[in-house]
Amino acid sequence: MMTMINELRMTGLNSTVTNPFEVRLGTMAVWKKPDLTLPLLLIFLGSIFMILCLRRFTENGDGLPVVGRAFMLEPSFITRLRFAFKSRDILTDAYQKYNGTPYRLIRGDTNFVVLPSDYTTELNRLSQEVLNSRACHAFSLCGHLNGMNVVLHTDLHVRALLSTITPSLPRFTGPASQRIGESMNQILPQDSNRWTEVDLMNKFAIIGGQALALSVVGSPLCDNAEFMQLLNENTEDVFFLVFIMRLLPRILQYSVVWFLPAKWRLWWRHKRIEGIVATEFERQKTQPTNLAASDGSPLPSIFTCMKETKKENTLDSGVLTQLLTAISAGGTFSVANFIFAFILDILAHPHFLKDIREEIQQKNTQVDGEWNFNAFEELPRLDSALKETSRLAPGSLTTYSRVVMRDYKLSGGLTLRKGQFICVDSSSRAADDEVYPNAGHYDALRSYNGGLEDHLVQPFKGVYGTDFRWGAGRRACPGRYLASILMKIIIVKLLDEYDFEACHQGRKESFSMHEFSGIRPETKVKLRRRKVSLGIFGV
Ligand code: HEM
Repeated sequence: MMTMINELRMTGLNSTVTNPFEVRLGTMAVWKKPDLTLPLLLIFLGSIFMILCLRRFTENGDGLPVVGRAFMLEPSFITRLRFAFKSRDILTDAYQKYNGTPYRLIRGDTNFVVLPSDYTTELNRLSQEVLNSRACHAFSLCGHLNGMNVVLHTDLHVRALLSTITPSLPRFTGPASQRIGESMNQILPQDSNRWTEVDLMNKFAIIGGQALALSVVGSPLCDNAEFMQLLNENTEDVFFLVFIMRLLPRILQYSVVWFLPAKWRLWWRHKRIEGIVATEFERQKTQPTNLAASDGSPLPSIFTCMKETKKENTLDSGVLTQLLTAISAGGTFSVANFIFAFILDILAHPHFLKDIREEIQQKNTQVDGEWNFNAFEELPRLDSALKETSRLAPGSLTTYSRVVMRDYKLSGGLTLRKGQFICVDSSSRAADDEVYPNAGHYDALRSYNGGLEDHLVQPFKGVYGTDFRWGAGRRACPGRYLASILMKIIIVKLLDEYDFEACHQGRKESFSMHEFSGIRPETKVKLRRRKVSLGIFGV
């Protein structure tokens, strides 16, 4: 027995001995430092769990109903995935349940207080210092990964669009329609005897991108084929990163993004675009140029505004490049998606196509083929159809997205807290039968027949009350006038020069992911050049 105990003392194998007497002896005999790793780990995890619970219990201090999470302690990544793939259902259900009262939408990446649309009348009076739109767009578009964060540094583009580009739009009509015509001839099938299946999203992105480039980067950059291709490819990668990376927790995004070729392509392209922009800046210091409008005077662009704004000249060319690419990415994607949605809507309802073509024909006779800015603007049936597409196929399910920068108490009593995100569920509102009778039904002439006078004073390009196609308030889309006229020129030319045939019926082609919605890029449509057309060009 003593020999056994001595052996145990020496080897420390007491824990393997099964006789309790031997174990007691062994324990007394050898003091082994206890292993605290597991208890410490458990305490650590427990504390994190407690903090999480505490945060979850206190996050809803204002007592708003919570939407988007299945149960209080649901892990954020599950909530995030649910919102990514079920956003439309989540928002529709919540709209029906809480219509008229605010609720808290848990997206998994952050929480939004979703406000009923009539709150915006009061909120529109607040400045960017209280409600910030750009901080919210940068967050939702993963600006930290794809350069969209540049909008946090400057609002030069917003000022340039509203105060320089918009007033000059009548002078853009001629040059823009010339460019649109050229790119259509180059990239759309010209055969008038047979149908060709085409992936129109890609084509519209090129046509829309070419048209936008005139006012974003101006001449001669807009005619630089390499530069334009870089901008176009950039748009695809920017949005690819947004859609994919939003599925992951932010903490992982910073590292995982580098495993995606799209990130490397963006990085490399940015360097190349920056090189071209810097060279052009230098060149324009000595040789100012810009494409002349039909009246002979040079056209402004966001690029020239950058050059002329003394303060912004202190920004380095990297930031300026980022800004140009961010505007073209946002603008091109929205314009291409919208035109495609319009074509699919009109294809599914061909009797409206007849009405709109008739209107174009009449306008052509009236202006004697001289399509100036006003001619494109005075097409009330087309304008009404554009409103209907934007109602049923918005690019974003929610709009009026803002970050609260200072606590603000709404007149109804709810306090918006600093750091909170807010938005309006504009897509559910657009599908509400009480707001738009028979809302699920597409009626291209809804506005036209529903009160022509109101329709004429509140055209598609405008922001009115709680109609959210361009958002609302002082931070509504600053590119709306530009987008509206360019899309009208493109659509008028498309309807005049091409026939379309759907490959699918209905809206099977649309998708929604996160808060974004649109036409599936792979959707194909058959297209054939018309044998007889008016050949419309702006002047
Ligand atoms: C069919 C085309 C377009 C649609 C439907 C559209 C729609 C919108 C919407 C709904 C917003 C959010 C407004 C809000 O929250 O109140 C927005 C913001 C914005 N849009 Fe557009 N947009 C389009 C085209 C364009 C184009 C072509 C440009 C520029 C060239 C542009 C530039 C911007 C900018 C810079 C903002 C952010 C404004 C800010 O918060 O500072 N958009 N757009």
